[in-house]
Amino acid sequence: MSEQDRLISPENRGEDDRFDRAIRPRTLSDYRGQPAVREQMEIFIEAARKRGDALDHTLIFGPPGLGKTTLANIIAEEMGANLRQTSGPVLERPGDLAAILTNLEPGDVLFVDEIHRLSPVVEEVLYPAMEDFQLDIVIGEGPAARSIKLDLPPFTLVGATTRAGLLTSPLRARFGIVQRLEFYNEQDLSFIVRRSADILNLPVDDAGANQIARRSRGTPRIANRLLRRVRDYAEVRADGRVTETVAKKAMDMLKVDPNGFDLMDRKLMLSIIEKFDGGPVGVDSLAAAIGEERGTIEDVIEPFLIQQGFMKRTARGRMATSSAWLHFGLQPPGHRPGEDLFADED
Ligand SMILES: Nc1ncnc2c1ncn2[C@@H]1O[C@H](COP(=O)(O)OP(=O)(O)OP(=O)(O)O)[C@@H](O)[C@H]1O
Ligand SMILES: [Mg+2]
Repeated sequence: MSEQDRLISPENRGEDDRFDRAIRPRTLSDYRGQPAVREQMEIFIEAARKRGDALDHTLIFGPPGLGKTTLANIIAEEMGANLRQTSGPVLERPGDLAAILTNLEPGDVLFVDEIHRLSPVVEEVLYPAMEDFQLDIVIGEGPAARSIKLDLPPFTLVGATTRAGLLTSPLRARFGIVQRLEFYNEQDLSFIVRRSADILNLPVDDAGANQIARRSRGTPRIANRLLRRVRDYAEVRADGRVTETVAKKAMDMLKVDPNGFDLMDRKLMLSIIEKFDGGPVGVDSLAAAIGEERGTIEDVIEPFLIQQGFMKRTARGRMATSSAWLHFGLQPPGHRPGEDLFADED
């Protein structure tokens, strides 16, 4: 993939870190969009605080770059609690988790990113910890092995995942709060762009911010990343101000798709259209055709395309909608007026 194609990939990249820290919202009131999530979390957090309890364990899921890590940080901040951070793949052995759990203070928030990647033996340790604030662990091996039980302070586990479908049901059942993040609308993305620009002291007018918002694939991480690139362009090729014209020119130069589609989006849609006559095609065949994992298609690529109405999941497989054909300047197939192409959608 070329640099330009990766520009709008929603995946996290290390180079964004410094910038990220400056602009990442720290309080619920700065957390834009996600109205249902925000309203619920406001209530749950306030109630827990009033009672002096730890917040219930919270699972946050949604595609990359929509604000899971941000929300986990905000929960800790709003609860006035410490945030301890780890991730599924980092916790290799039960002892790794035990070491973290035994160091928690009352009310702490333990953030486990990529929680779907916990190993089964580590997950076993988590069950009693979440349910009864008890650590149940075997120490040592062979004849010297002994099992110990320890009380843990009340804490809040915040788990994040892009793959809610991969969570085991016993783990899922132990979360009292489950929040699903949605793609952001243009208005909220535009607000996020203007807020980030303010923090960076970058003059951006409304029309310029709207242009960036429109091409951000519904994703704040992408909006902020595009803003940085447009800033470079504005500083070198214009007077430093991001207007509609400057934003458009910058993003055209960067070959950012007017719909915010990235290389994988285009590859997926074109593959359905060109290799499978528009579908329906099973997700496994599609994965083989574009050389991606099935999980990546399901959790990273297709949610946005489906939400935008470019792709449909039907009982017989994935289909490109007529919007997708038209997006590539192609004529949708055998479509007589009044005929419903997608009648057997599930
Ligand atoms: N609701 C929001 N309001 C404003 N900015 C946001 C919001 N959500 C996310 N952002 C911005 O988008 C960036 C990416 O968000 P974040 O890192 O929380 O995504 P994520 O869901 O954890 O992604 P990943 O799945 O890759 O870990 C953040 O640095 C933050 O600046
Ligand atoms: Mg994250």
